[in-house]
Amino acid sequence: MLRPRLLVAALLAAALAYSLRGVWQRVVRMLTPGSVCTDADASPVRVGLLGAAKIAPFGLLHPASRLPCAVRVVAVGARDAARAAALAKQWGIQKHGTYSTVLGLEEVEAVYLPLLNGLHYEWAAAALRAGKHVLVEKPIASNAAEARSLARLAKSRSLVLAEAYHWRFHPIASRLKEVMRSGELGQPTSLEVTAGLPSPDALFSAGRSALRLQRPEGPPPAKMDVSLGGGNFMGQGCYTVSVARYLFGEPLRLLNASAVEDVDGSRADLGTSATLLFPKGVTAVLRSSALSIGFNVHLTASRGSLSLTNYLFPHIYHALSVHPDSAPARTERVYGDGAPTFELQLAAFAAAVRGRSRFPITPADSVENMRWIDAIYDATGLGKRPSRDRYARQQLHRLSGDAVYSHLAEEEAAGQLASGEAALLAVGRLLCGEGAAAARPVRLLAAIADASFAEAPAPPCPTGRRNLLQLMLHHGFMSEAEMLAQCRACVEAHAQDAKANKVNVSGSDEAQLEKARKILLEEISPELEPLGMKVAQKKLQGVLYYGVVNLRDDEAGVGSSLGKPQREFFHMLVAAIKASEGKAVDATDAQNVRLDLKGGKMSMDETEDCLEQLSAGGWLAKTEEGHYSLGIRSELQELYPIQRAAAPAADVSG
Ligand SMILES: NC(=O)C1=CN([C@@H]2O[C@H](COP(=O)(O)OP(=O)(O)OC[C@H]3O[C@@H](n4cnc5c(N)ncnc54)[C@H](OP(=O)(O)O)[C@@H]3O)[C@@H](O)[C@H]2O)C=CC1
Ligand SMILES: O=C1OC[C@@H](O)[C@H](O)[C@H]1O
Repeated sequence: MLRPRLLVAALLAAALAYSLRGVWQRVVRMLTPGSVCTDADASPVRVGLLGAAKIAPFGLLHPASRLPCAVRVVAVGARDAARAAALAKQWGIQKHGTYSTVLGLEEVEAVYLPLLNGLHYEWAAAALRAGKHVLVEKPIASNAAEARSLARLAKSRSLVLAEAYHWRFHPIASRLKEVMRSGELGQPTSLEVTAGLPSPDALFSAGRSALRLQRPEGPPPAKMDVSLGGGNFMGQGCYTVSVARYLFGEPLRLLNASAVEDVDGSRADLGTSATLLFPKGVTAVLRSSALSIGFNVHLTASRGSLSLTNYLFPHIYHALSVHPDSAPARTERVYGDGAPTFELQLAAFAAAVRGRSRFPITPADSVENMRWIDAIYDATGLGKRPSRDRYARQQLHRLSGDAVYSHLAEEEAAGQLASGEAALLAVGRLLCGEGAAAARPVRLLAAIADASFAEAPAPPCPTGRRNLLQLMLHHGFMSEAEMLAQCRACVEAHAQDAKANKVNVSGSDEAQLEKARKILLEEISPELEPLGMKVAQKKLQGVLYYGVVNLRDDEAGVGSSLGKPQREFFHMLVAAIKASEGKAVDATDAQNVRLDLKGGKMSMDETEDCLEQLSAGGWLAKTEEGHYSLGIRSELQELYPIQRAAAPAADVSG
């Protein structure tokens, strides 16, 4: 009885092993390093890795080891320097440190950027500004505005900006298009593209929702954190847009879109579907789900149909099934020499960096892809992924930098330098014009920055004090290495002006840094004092950072003049004002805030006094109708912690 069963099992196992041997061989090939480069004329692109990401071995490290004449990984940076060191040791990478360390290395020509989606913009921009070519994981940024800004930056510096839609590089992708265009299936009528691979977060969410469990307290998992560019359509759905656009070009419009939200109000989707309309009436249904399996394409045409199974990792396995109405169905497979998509992509990137060929996914293409992702998110009601607040604020700082300098120049010329609030109001007027707007410079600026920061050009090169300050405001905190890289890149770009520049690149790195440091601390910082600002230095994990911060410790200021319940009242009132629609609360609502105090009681009269005191001190502003909004000092209070937050908290010295 047992023997026939064993025999069947053995036969089945053998058949399975036989049918999977190709898969096995290709996986082994993907993970086996190539030999060393023996071509004496080869000039491998020296790549730095930004982030010890899970995808990094597949996206860069294994492929680079297969392409020793085209690519050499020379440095790795991670938030945690020890992690970078461990990865460097494991892969025999010479240099390691933070992201900024990598960007500051002259030998690094290009970076591979596999950080979380919401960090792509920041670090791709920093890399481009440091003069590095960039291969950035998909999707290129959090939204189209950021993508556009990166595209412009890359163009202005003649650098390669490549978005890693690796599936496009496999021969089955071009074969798919070729069959569609050959006419054998007639005119395409509709397309369906899916993207799905369960993630632990998604499985957890599904289980939690099925069992009606609450999500644990604390921030959402990173890939579901909208402020980090999270959501399933960002991670997986972006592929479906790229497939549809690859096959049909630009959509005419979005017909519909819907999403399943993870946690109510989270704006992160577990799955999304959308329909795009293309020319000639072709519709494309795109579906992404963190709970389904499969990256597949199904095309229906007037005289047949086709399906491609596993367009995303076709080097492992795939099947292109073609069903013409007038001929027998067939299945095609194109493995070439077994090269994985990632390897083909890296080779294409290296060729583009060396100027041998154009990377097929152009920055303009990336912007368009992102535009449709934005549109789909907007149509689902979840909204496109926001830019991280910090960057909008940085732009705000850049604009402020201009205004600060104009103000100082004007006042200086008139021989009367205003200081404190008066100076700030003057800056506000410069930025926002006369009238009520000028009394709310910070809020107005935030609105301006939110709307247009990605459109604004990068700050000019640090060829003088003013531009060095702008650069500082734009970047938030900058490490010394970043500062040096910026100075070097800019002065190289303006070599003819180098002699005239106050910040130039002559001399050793240390001498250049010393010069920039001196200008910042001895010239710029004192000039900012009338405005209540200064240039501060922060040392974090051995790296020295520079940034512009508030000179006055306003938090302590309000603390010393108010008692404990008054302080709590003030903070609660600020929160109520910020949460209100018109950013103002009426006198009754302001009084009612005292009823929720936890750390002490305040009578109505005490509350009235406190409101008076806060208004007189510039912490609150009282409108003619008797409503309370944020006063200038509170507005500033809103602004400056952001500068401090640009780098993790640490002691401020200098
Ligand atoms: N081409 C493909 O097939 C795939 C592409 N991807 C893409 O690659 C990118 C990375 O994905 P994956 O490797 O899965 O991501 P990881 O979860 O490994 O995170 C990537 C990096 O982001 C940083 N990071 C992680 N969490 C945080 C956080 N909470 N705050 C700040 N930084 C954080 C870490 O950098 P550090 O190491 O410095 O700490 C980490 O190494 C994404 O853009 C994704 O879309 C992902 C999977 C497959
Ligand atoms: O790029 C990707 O490809 C594979 C997916 O599982 C992953 O979530 C995604 O980021």
